[in-house]
Amino acid sequence: MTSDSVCNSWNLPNRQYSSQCNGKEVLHLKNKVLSGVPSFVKIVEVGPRDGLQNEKNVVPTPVKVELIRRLVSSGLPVVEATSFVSPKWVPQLADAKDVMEAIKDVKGARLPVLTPNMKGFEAAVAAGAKEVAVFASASEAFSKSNINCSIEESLSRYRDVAHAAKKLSVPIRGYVSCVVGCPVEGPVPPSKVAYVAKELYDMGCSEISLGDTIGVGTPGTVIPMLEAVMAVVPVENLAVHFHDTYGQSLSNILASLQMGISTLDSSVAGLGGCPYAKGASGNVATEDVVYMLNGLGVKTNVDLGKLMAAGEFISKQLGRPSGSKAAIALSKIRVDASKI
Ligand SMILES: CC(C)(COP(=O)([O-])OP(=O)([O-])OC[C@H]1O[C@@H](n2cnc3c(N)ncnc32)[C@H](O)[C@@H]1OP(=O)([O-])[O-])[C@@H](O)C(=O)NCCC(=O)NCCSC(=O)C[C@@](C)(O)CC(=O)[O-]
Repeated sequence: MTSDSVCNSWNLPNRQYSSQCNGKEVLHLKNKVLSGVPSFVKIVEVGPRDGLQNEKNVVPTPVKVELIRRLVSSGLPVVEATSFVSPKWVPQLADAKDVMEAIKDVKGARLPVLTPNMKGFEAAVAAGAKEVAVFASASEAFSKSNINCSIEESLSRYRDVAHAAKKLSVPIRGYVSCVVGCPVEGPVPPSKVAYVAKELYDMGCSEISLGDTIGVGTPGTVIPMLEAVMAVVPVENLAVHFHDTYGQSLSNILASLQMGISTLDSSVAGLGGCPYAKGASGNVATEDVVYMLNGLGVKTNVDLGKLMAAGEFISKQLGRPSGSKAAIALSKIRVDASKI
């Protein structure tokens, strides 16, 4: 099979599907099933932060910087650059200040950073961060193991951060971790997720990212969770963040899109995992997300070829194959990704 025929038969569904499957009825059904799916999706690339934070061997700062540059040049609108957390807790990101210094001249994307408290916020702003994110949990046990405080204590800290951010007109994102399950507590009730999401929204977080930190969700659990959150936070202020431990991320993303979510977090080459969530695998791979969105005819402005090159770069540096199925498949059959 030539690369052209691969593109034509697999990746241009609007054109091929209708002619191969006898047109109108199929298109009608497709439009019905996909009616809620937005026409444009914003991808928040979390590879340089969530992706690398779990790496045992310290990734040299210039490699992190080169990764960020490549991701930005692929057209990704938001690239989470690093974390201003305690270096004792996450040694991999101890070079946050140096990373920020080295990407000062990067234009064309927003480059937010994680801040767990006022100390992190002040350091981030001093290092030139223009946007920050705070991260709470819907599970008490995970909150304790990840940030060493209760959910309420974390919300109180984040109110201070949100207040300071507002004063400086720094946009702030709020994460909720363990939105489906917790490594210690097990299933997490949707009402708990909705509570934390609303608290973050009310304190001024303009975007709330709902994280299935350990990747246990299926559409069967994700849909009720989203329903509960969407009752208290507008859907346009929500993002979803899936780890792919059980291979459910793309189905969860499709369900989320059908419910009107238009911001997706993902990580190039499927890098990732949380140091405080044992057994959790990487985030859904950005290449796989872009491949699916291209197939659905949803715009992202991301150049899949450049994105794949960024994924190849970091996988080579880490000395292991990419965690993106699309990237592996496309590189094997040498499809020109710019045509997809
Ligand atoms: C929150 C703390 C700091 C509490 O940690 P603590 O030990 O309770 O903090 P503390 O206030 O007692 O301070 C202890 C030491 O840390 C220092 N410190 C205190 N704050 C900072 C700071 N901001 N930057 C640099 N240093 C800091 C502080 O100065 C002190 O230094 P010492 O006096 O011992 O030399 C710690 O638990 C921490 O840094 N946790 C971060 C863990 C983390 O990054 N986890 C992964 C990210 S979250 C995630 O992965 C989920 C998400 C977002 O991706 C979504 C999903 O997947 O679901």
